[in-house]
Amino acid sequence: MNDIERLVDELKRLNAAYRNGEPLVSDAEYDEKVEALRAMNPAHPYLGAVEPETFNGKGKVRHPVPMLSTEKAYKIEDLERFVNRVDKAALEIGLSSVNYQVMAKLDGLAGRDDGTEFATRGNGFEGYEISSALAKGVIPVGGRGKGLGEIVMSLSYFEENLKDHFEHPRNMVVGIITSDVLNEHAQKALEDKAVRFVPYSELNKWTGSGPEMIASMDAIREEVLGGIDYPVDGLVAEVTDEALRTHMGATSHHHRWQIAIKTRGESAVTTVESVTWQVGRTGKVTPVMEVSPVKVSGATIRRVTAHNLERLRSESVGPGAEIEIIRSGEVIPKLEKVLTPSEEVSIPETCPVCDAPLEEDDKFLLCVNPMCSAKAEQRIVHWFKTLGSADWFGKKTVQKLVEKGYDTLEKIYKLKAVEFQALGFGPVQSENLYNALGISRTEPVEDWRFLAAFGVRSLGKSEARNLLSVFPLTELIEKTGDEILAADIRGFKGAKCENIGTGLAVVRETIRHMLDLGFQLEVTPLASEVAESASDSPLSGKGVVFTGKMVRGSREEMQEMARKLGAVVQSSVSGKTDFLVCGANVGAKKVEKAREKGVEVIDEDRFYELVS
Ligand SMILES: NC(=O)c1ccc[n+]([C@@H]2O[C@H](COP(=O)([O-])OP(=O)(O)OC[C@H]3O[C@@H](n4cnc5c(N)ncnc54)[C@H](O)[C@@H]3O)[C@@H](O)[C@H]2O)c1
Ligand SMILES: [Zn+2]
Repeated sequence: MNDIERLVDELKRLNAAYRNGEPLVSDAEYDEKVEALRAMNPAHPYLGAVEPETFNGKGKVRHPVPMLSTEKAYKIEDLERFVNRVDKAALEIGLSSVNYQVMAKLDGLAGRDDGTEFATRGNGFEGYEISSALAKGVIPVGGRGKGLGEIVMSLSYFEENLKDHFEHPRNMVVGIITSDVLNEHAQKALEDKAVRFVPYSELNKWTGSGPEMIASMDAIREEVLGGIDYPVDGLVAEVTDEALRTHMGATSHHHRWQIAIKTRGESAVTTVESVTWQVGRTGKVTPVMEVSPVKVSGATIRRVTAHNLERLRSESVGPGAEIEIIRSGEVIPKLEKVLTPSEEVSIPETCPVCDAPLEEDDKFLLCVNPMCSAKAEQRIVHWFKTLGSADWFGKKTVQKLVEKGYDTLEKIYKLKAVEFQALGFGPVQSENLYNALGISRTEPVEDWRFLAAFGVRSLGKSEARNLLSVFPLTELIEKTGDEILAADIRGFKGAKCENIGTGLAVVRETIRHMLDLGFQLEVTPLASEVAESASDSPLSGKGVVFTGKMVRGSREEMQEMARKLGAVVQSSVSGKTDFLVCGANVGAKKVEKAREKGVEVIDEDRFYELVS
């Protein structure tokens, strides 16, 4: 692959992520790469088409007129060249003076509303039908049928309610439009009428000549962006004369009579007042600088995220440091430069959420405590991995669920196949996910594995096993660290008991909830009961599997009996199985397989004989 192909590949990947509301890089970074491609090959087809969006599970509609992208001016010279081109075209049709209008370039999801059809841009020619968005509560500003516009979220609403949960309102808007199941934040934003379709025709506009526009760009910016409460990534300037528009026409990428005016972002100098630390869903602990309030492109900035720990340390960013911040279309401003370093830089040693000791990756601080409430994702992955259902609920899947607000087992276990589909999973995968949840509940599972799956610190599989041979599960989860310590169990000392006690308290309700869902638990026999009766039983220390429909009593009762006699009740036949107890309707194949492994196959009657 050559450099150009590699770059285009990367752009395609970044674009797909961005269109799905999950950008991997900042817009400025993406734009830089686009300009790099333009420098290498200005005629590259990637630059000549609208960057496409792909939304699964939505109907497609053809646009009567293609919905295009915009040409971009980064410098005033780019704008001057545009005005010159327009002037030339005007002369060709005998127009002596050209009038322009300038308005905000809204940073949301482009849409077209003709009064009946409501559609996204899609690939420019064909978009996705999203009338469902209006039913969900997206407000059409100025009413229906106003043509092209942008679906956006109120910026003040976002900053007040959502800034700590989501990186950019645009990502939330995409999520709201594309998924049928909404997380609580999205639901609330819709109820609060914060998500709106703003037709471009409704925007506040400056009008004037080309030279005026060039001469007073700053004042124009103030005028049209001043009162706006939506995320903006520049301005749009366009010719107003219909005849000139028609004469100039369009490329496959943009209208020749329209241009976006982008700025590298406004910067400001401020002072760091304090540094606070936030824990992300993967346990990454990032510093947030609380700064003296400062106005940057119309917004008052009070907090700046510093993503890199090393930078904080090497450039000494702490209270008192003077820094330059930049805000380029992004809602959340970035640290650009350290002008005066701080005297004191303190890096925390324990997690600000759970207080566990932090570890340091090469660039980041990490909370590795799986119980840390900030780490829903890791906890859910651990659950499915420990239960053995990780084939379905792998990292990617869980990440997607958590991002859409399904961040607890309680919420995930409620999902039906259609709901998985609405979250963006394919129909087959959705069916599989739903079935996998069912299987995890109905397949027998050892209680110690079930307990270990909650990921309580210091409570792995072997600890769970040991503890459950002393306390039954329902009793154990009520215990404090001190009570566990007091039971004087070998290997359970101070810190371990404390971790287990605190951890259990955190997940107690979740454990109860999962128990209520009816998991098929194979109960670990209590050491006391085993000791009493097991020594001379024929089942003592033997591996026993029950299969088929039991006629004389319930399977659970039989398992309980076997355990009391010292048997190890297993869920399936393995090399360690001694007896396979068959109820009704057991396939000949299963029996044959067990026999091949040297397992003694017995029926219910024989089982009762053995235990009597
Ligand atoms: N961060 C990333 O990874 C990433 C990836 C891809 C694209 N992007 C960003 O997306 C943008 C390019 O994509 P694009 O082609 O969708 O947008 P564009 O910047 O080329 O502009 C065209 C779009 O502007 C919108 N618009 C907003 N206000 C408007 C107004 N008043 N009048 C007319 N149009 C208006 C319309 O949706 C139109 O489709 C760039 O800003 C780029 O940084 C970012
Ligand atoms: Zn933590």
